[in-house]
Amino acid sequence: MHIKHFRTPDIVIGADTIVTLGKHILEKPVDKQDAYKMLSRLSGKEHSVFTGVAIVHCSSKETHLETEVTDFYEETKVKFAELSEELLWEYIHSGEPMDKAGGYGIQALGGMLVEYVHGDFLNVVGFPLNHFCKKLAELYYPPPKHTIHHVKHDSIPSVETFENLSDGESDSSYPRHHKSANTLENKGISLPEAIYTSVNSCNIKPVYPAAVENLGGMMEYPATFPSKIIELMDGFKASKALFVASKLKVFDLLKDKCVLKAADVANKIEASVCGTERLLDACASLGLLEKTHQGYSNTESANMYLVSDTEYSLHGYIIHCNDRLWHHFTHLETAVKEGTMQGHRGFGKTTEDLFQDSCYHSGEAKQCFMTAMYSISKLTAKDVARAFDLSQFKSACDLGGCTGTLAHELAHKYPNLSITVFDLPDVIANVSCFQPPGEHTTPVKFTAGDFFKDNLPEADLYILSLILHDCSDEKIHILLSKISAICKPGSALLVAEIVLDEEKTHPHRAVLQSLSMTEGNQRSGSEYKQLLEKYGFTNVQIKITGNILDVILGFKRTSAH
Ligand SMILES: C[S@@+](CC[C@H](N)C(=O)[O-])C[C@H]1O[C@@H](n2cnc3c(N)ncnc32)[C@H](O)[C@@H]1O
Repeated sequence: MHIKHFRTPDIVIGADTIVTLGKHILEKPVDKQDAYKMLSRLSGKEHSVFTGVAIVHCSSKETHLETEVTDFYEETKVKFAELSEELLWEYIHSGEPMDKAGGYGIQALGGMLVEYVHGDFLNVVGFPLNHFCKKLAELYYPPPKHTIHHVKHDSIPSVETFENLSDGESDSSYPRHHKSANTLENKGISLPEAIYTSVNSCNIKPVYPAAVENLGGMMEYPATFPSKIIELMDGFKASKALFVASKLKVFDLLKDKCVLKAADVANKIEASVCGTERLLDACASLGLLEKTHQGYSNTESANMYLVSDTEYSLHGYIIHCNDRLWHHFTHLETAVKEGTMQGHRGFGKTTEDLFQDSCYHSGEAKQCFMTAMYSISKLTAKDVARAFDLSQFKSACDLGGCTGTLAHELAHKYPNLSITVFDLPDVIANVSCFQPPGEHTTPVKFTAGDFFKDNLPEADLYILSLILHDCSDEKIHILLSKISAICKPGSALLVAEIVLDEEKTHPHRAVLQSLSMTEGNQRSGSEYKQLLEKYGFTNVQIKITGNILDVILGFKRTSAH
C-alpha cells in the first residue's frame, strides 16, 4: 500500500490543547474533564470524533489507511482528542461522514506508507499546542493575507503555514493585547465561547446544534464509546429536571438577574434543601442555570424561554409535557403492543376523541392546554404567517385557531385581511386572557363551533394549524370535504404542521410525537401534497420554515381543471 497524498488537519484541537490554551490565553487553569466537555460542545458530535487520532482527509481510494492507522492507534493506546476545522467544514457541506484516520500513526509505522503530506506536517508529527494557540489568536485577529507563506522545510514536505508565528514555548507571538485589557476573560468571554466563536468566525457551525446544548456527563471516552446511546438513555432525566424546575417556578424566582443560594430557593419553593440543590445542579449541568460561588442564576435562554411570563415563554408547553404528554409516554410499551393511545391510563379515564380530551374537562386543565398551545404558537406564528405571500386574500378563517395567536400575527402582517378564529365553545369562552394588550378594536373575530358538525364561516383562505396530524383519516375526510365544498375557485387552504422528510424519520420531534399513538398521522411533504390534491386543491406548495412548524398552501381548483 502506498499513500500518495495525506491531507493533514489544518487545525487541531485536543483536550491538552485546551488545557494549554487556558494557561496561555485565559491565564487560568482548565481541568481536563472540562476540556473534554468543551470539545464535545465544539463539535456537537459523537465524542469519538475527538477520541481518535488526528482527523485527516482521505479520498475514497485512501480510506484503507484509516483502518491501518486506527489499528496502530489501538495498539499503542495513544489517546488524543483532535478536530480538523477544515474537515468539519467540508463535512457540513458534503453531508458525508467525516473521515477519520491516524495522524499519530503517520509519525511512526504509518509514515512509511506516505509519500507526500499535504498540510501542516507539524500537525501529524507532534501535537502543535503552541501553534494551535496562535491559530486561535489568528482567528480572532486575522493577520493580513500577505503574511501567509508557502514554506519548504528540509525533510518536511511543502506546507502552507504562518511562518511569522513562532512555535517557541515562551514566545507569545499572537497579538499582545490578548494578554492585557483585551484578554478573553476581561472581555467576559469564557474559554468554550472563545473556541466556539473562533471556529464560528470561519463560518463553521456545530454539526448537531442540539447536542451543543447538552453538556452533561462528559468524560474521556474510548473511540467506541456509545455516547449517542448514553445521551438518549439519560434524555428522560434531563427532560424531567427541566419539567420539575419549571413546575416549581425555579426560573421565575431567578429572573431579573436574581442570584440565589440553594437554601433560599428551597425556602421559596417550599422544598427540601438537599433536593433543591440537586435539582439546581442538574439544571446548571444542562446549561439552564449558571452556578457561581454566589449562587444560582438563570442563563440567557432560561430568562427568555423558561420564565413563565415572557413573550416567548415555553413554560406553558413544558407544563403540558409534564402533566399530560409524560403519561402517554409512560405507557408507551403497552401503546406499541396494542397500537392505541395510552394517555387515559395516567388519568383513569378513557377517551375516544383526542380533541375533546386534549381540551380537558376541568377549567384549570383547559387553561393549561390553551397556555401550552399559546406557547408554541407565539414561537411559530411569525414564520407561519411569513411563509407565503397571502396579500391576495381578503378574509381568512383559522379553524381550531385556539387563542388566536396566529390570527393576530396574520392581522398584523396583512392589515386588510379580516380574520375569524373558529374553535370549540369551551375554548372560545377562555380566549380573553391570551389577547395582545391594547387590542380593544381587535381585527380578529372569535366564533364558537364544531368544525366537524357546524357550518364553517365563509372565507377565501382557510387555515388548519396543528389539526390534521391529530385526526383520523375519517375525520380528515369530513373536515377537508367540508372545506373543499365551501372554497370557491382561487380560495386556498393553508396547513401548518411539521413536514416529515420522505423517509419519515426526520425531524425527530414529529416522529417521536407520533409515538403517543393518537389516531392521526404525521406526514411527509408528498403525502400532504397528495392529501390536499385529493380534496381539490392544486398548485400545492410546501415551505420548510426552519421553525417548529412548516407550511403547506394549496389553491382550490377551478372547475375547468
Ligand atoms: C392542537 S390545537 C391547535 C391550536 C392552534 N391551531 C395552534 O396551531 O396552536 C387543536 C385546536 O383545535 C380545536 N378543535 C378541536 N376539535 C375541534 C372541533 N371539532 N371544532 C373546532 N375546533 C376544534 C381545539 O380546541 C384546539 O384549539
